[in-house]
Amino acid sequence: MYDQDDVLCFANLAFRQVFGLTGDELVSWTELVRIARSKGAGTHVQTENFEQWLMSTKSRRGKQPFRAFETNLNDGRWLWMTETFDAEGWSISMAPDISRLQANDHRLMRLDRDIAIRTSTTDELTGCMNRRGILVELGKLVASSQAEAGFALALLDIDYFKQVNDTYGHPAGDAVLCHFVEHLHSRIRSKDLLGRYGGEEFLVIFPGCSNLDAVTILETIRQTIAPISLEGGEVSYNFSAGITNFKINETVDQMLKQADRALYAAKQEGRGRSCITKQTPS
Ligand SMILES: Nc1nc2c(ncn2[C@@H]2O[C@H](COP(=O)(O)OP(=O)(O)OP(=O)(O)O)[C@@H](O)[C@H]2O)c(=O)[nH]1
Repeated sequence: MYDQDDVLCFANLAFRQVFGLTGDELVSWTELVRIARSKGAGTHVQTENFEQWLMSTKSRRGKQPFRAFETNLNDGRWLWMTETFDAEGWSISMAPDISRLQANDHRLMRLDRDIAIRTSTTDELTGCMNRRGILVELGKLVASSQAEAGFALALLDIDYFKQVNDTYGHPAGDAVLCHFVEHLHSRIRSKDLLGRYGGEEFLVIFPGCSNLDAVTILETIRQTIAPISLEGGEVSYNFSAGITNFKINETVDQMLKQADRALYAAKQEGRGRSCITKQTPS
């Protein structure tokens, strides 16, 4: 069982052994995965960039009230893992050992399918959701009753990004994009959703937030972006944002247009700021 901050507050001995915990440590989910990895225990993770995989997986965690999937461990065993989250963010995971139940071929096929689904919604460079992934999430929210509780949508665009590419090269530009995503993930709440909309543009969905709440969160994010060290020097960067709020009967396209208009206003007004959409017809 994990609390609302995703810190383990109870785990039986079998669970602890699977993840390489030795005592009664009450670690966060992220620390748990790191500990397991360092001991060659826990879930088998196939990735060249473990930290990015971890950030990406963490950003998806808890977004659905219930999830069930087969997962293989580094020691060759298979678990049937379920995750149940309540509205406050507390969760319970159950993971019976199913190693002896079915042939491995089927499992591997299903694992391949899960990996393919995840890959199709993940941005390869930064590890956050890609355009398809974030638009699916936005569509779900617009269509669901949760939308009635309200949410804000922000379209973020890194300012003068072309200059970074032109001055330091395209790989440096890529590093800035990854740096920005890491920073955003470290500052948004676990229920917020982040995806790369294209190029140097990102969408953030803030469930339960007004436009002004979103402005406040984004200003904190802006003020805490550290400069990034690149070959050739330290680079500081900033972003502009256009913010809109869901209105009943509004479509995804209408919301995106409103956010885009507000972003345009933020750029026109000098960049490095957030603008809230004006209620113009879309
Ligand atoms: N390194 C890198 N650059 C990218 C990527 N995708 C888009 N770009 C670059 O992003 C730049 C966007 O430039 P512009 O649209 O002119 O925007 P800008 O320079 O940020 O200017 P403003 O948005 O007006 O502040 C272009 O140079 C693209 O080549 C990427 O994946 N990696």
